[in-house]
Amino acid sequence: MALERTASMSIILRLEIDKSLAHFGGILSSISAAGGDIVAIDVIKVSKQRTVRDITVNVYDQAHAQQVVDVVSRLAGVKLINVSDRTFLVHLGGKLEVQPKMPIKNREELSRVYTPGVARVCQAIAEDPSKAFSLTIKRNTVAVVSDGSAVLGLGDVGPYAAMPVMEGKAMLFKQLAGVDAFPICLDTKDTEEIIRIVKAIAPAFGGINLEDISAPRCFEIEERLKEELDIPVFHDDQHGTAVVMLAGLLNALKLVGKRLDEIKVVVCGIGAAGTACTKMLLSAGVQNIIGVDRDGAIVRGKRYDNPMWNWYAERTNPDNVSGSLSDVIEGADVFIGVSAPGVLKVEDIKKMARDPIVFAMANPIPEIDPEEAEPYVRVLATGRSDLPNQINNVLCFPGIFRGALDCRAREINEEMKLAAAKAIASVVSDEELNEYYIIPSVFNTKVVERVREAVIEAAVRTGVARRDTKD
Ligand SMILES: NC(=O)C1=CN([C@@H]2O[C@H](COP(=O)(O)OP(=O)(O)OC[C@H]3O[C@@H](n4cnc5c(N)ncnc54)[C@H](O)[C@@H]3O)[C@@H](O)[C@H]2O)C=CC1
Ligand SMILES: CC(=O)C(=O)O
Ligand SMILES: [Mg+2]
Repeated sequence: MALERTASMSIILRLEIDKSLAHFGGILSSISAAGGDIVAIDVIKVSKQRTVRDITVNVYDQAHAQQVVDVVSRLAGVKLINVSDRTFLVHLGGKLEVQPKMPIKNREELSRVYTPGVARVCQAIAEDPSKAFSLTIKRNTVAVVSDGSAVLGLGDVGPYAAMPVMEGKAMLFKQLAGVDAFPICLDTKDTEEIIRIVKAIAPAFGGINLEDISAPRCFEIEERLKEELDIPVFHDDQHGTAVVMLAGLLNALKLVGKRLDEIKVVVCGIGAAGTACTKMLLSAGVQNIIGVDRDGAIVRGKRYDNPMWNWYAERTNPDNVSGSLSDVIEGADVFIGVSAPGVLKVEDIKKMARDPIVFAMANPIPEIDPEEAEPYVRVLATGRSDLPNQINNVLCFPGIFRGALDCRAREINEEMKLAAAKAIASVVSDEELNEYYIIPSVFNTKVVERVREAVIEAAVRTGVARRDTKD
């Protein structure tokens, strides 16, 4: 399972070729010899003497792209006109637009959708605010809110740089679950200000998806908003990740024949995702969890500045073992990584119990190079779209919000999350289950369907649904 040349790093070389000096076949051979994977060739212009062609090449990374460019630039009779990066091309002008549901063709229609007709609808909502759900976009909208402080594994890149991720989340909400999501990146990291702003924009939304807000601020922001708003507030990096991690783990454990209550789990990176994964594991019945962050294992008897770590120390690490990741991973059945690239070494995996399960979920670069880890693990999963076993919160947030919006849930509670995890796991049948298929694909349409159903059932059972979906 090697990191491959994939479409996420793909360049288009526009070349002007002097036919008397260069052979096209030779150019292609040079690109291949430099390790470039040629996936498309387009003819742009042809004349007797010259041709202009676009060659699309998948490469490993930016440095490799430069090597391919250098090789082509040195070829006699070849002029490199332009190099474009396909990933940047799809981002030109952003990835979203707003589409009206109907055209406004004449004055009559104008006076219905806008003034004066709209005024009566405003009055109806003013008299009964719950009508906002039936007469505005609220019933199907989610705000994807970030302050840009923990974007993927890139860290604090700020609100402008966070936008492409939030736009991507909004695309996924719409494509996978029909939810209209709006990317909202805030130019503040002040907890109180974020809470105030989210509360102030809430009238337009049926749910709030907090995204890429760093720990520990994310905990207070989410808790307070949950208390103060009557629509679901869900910090995706915490709960979405935890739900999908549990789904993958339920299936991986079936393969290795181990039970949740007998395994030892090491969680690396006790930030937003790591804390939520731990809480989910605890509520699913795991008893032996050791959390590790930059300074080693989280232990009882030490006072941490991060209040969440004090909470964490009280509920995990039953033997109170201390030390580095390499120390505490001895005998572990499962490694859950939500920390940083390269944190886990092959030597660490060798110390794990039989049939190691490694979920290296840091994005965009996992805790260990999958190619290095593969010979030593039984089950390997990462957060990446370009490798098998993608443990990514995208398997959760579209379906969980679809269900919550459809039954007009007041909140997304623990039972709904657990139901979502089991629903995701159930999409992989026992016949299909194998080391490279513990978790369904993002494009498997059964995922949203099953998560939606399970979430609605759990919302009704726990009394947080405000609408009967059978109506
Ligand atoms: N696959 C998925 O669905 C998801 C993956 N992630 C990934 O997990 C990582 C963490 O995300 P968040 O929890 O949102 O960020 P966060 O900033 O809240 O937490 C990261 C934690 O990792 C710790 N850490 C950093 N370097 C470390 C090291 N060398 N050793 C041990 N601990 C280290 C930090 O101190 C911090 O406590 C990111 O790479 C993110 O992309 C997060 C959410 C979903
Ligand atoms: C997938 C995701 O939400 C993250 O890496 O932050
Ligand atoms: Mg995220």
